[in-house]
Amino acid sequence: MAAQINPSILSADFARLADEAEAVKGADWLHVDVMDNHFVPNLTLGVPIVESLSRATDTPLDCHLMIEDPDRWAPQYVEAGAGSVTFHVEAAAAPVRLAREIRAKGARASMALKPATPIEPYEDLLPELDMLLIMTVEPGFGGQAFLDIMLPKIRRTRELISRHGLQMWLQVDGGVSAETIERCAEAGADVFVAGSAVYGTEDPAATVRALRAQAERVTAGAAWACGH
Ligand SMILES: O=C(CO)[C@@H](O)[C@H](O)COP(=O)(O)O
Ligand SMILES: [Fe+2]
Repeated sequence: MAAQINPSILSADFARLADEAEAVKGADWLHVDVMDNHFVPNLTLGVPIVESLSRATDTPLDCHLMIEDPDRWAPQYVEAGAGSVTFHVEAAAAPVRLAREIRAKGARASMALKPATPIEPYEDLLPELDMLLIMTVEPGFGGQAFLDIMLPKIRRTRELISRHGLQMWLQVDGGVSAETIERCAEAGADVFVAGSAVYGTEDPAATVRALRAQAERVTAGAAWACGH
């Protein structure tokens, strides 16, 4: 069973984004954190930069929208070239309609949960999604410590996905590193976002390969591992 590693460019040099994408060649996706200074207390980048970045790299873009009114903006990120668009359920007015619109425009639809947001109320939405993102830090900044207390939520979400017989991916984001990735994989995650743990190293591409091998040693033996 493949594990996917998505380096977060939040920890990259924003003046050299094309080079920083090249520095993680071999990564499954490039994780692009879009923040609007309203949904989270930080401001990063928007549609024009995603458009340029999608032209500058062959690695598909996994856009994580930490913004208000994703119902209005998410479709524009698909048009800008994102292969996967994640909106926060706490911000979406109509998550089912939005997921369907993202898929209809040709991208993978994904929904994120902040640490205090439970999965259970959204069980019936799972078939509408290609991926669920469980935040393992409070969204807004890179380099924060992994929240261990999210592991039971990852486990419960994996159980729900299996119970519904879905092939969707389960992503974790925040504080993922060589120290924490195995715990996430054991709990049932199969897509791993890593910012500082990748870009903070001498050879980011080698770190991506090492993290993937580490996670795959766990996911290979998992009962839920049925392929991507
Ligand atoms: O969405 C976010 C933060 O809100 C993440 O994608 C971070 O960018 C991950 O950075 P690290 O915790 O891996 O340094
Ligand atoms: Fe993110």
